[in-house]
Amino acid sequence: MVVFPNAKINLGLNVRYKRDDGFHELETIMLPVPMVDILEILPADKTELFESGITLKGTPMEQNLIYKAWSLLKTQYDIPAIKIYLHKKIPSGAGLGGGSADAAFAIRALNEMFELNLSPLEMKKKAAMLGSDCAFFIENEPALATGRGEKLEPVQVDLKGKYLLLVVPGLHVSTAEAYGNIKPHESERLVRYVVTQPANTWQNDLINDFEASIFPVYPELKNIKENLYAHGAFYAAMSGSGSAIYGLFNDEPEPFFYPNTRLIKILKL
Ligand SMILES: C[C@@](CO)(OP(=O)(O)O)[C@H](O)COP(=O)(O)OP(=O)(O)OC[C@H]1O[C@@H](n2ccc(N)nc2=O)[C@H](O)[C@@H]1O
Ligand SMILES: Nc1ncnc2c1ncn2[C@@H]1O[C@H](COP(=O)(O)OP(=O)(O)O)[C@@H](O)[C@H]1O
Repeated sequence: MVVFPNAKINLGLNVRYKRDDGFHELETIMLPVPMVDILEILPADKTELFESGITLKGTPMEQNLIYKAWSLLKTQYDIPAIKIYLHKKIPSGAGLGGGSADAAFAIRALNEMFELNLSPLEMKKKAAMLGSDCAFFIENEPALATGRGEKLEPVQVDLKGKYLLLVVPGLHVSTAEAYGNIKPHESERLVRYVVTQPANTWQNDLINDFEASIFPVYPELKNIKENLYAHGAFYAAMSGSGSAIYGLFNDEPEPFFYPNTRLIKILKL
């Protein structure tokens, strides 16, 4: 079976407090974006992973989230070994959730291929065991994410027809490191409320808390955000724990050039 796991961006992200289990309680909106990996899973005699596209340096098969998804289901269900063909197009370690999407789409594919009859709720629970972001990609609809990111409620965010300009710089920000440097706080501007307000208020009120700790360390990220505004974005921000920065535009933007970038892409939402 062939599936196309897509990326996400975060609209606003409030890191509220650190929990006793070490994770952080947060409030964010996650939005699917049309940038995809290509993943094929076939039944086989021996489990193997074949990769192409962007290389995942230093990630052996056993650490790949697709393999972990298969292993997790294998503990409970009598499923065969699989051949995994992954063509990676979503830059990893960019705050775009590519690895999490691969894991969730693998669960969905295995559920269908081997007729496991897992409900969406059961698949979300399994996905959340693999990563905080993974459950979102089971329904893959705009959602308000709370808890450690796995509690999801549908939200109405109408960005259809708008343009997303994505800049992925040549630096990798680890999610664990980003959480380690953040100062959690309760925000007065709830993300769920701000997105219901006119988009011209977002620039001041829709805040990704990671920017305050990451921009001083990597000033070029702030520079990219400012450049996106200078090019006419009605909103620009870092996605998740970075390092991808995106701008939202009413009209198709001019191609945007920035030195030392892994990827610059314009997508119609
Ligand atoms: C920041 C966000 C925002 O959507 O996305 P990315 O930027 O990674 O895409 C997510 O919270 C990332 O979720 P995900 O990448 O699935 O994280 P996990 O694998 O569960 O955890 C990686 C590490 O991040 C920290 N972590 C993660 C989630 C959370 N709510 N609190 C945390 O403190 C923990 O230190 C954990 O060891
Ligand atoms: N299928 C996969 N695709 C991408 N990254 C993966 C995958 N499996 C495991 N990983 C690991 O997950 C981390 C990046 O996860 P990803 O979701 O792409 O980034 P982010 O959390 O920044 O959005 C990397 O350390 C990578 O080694």
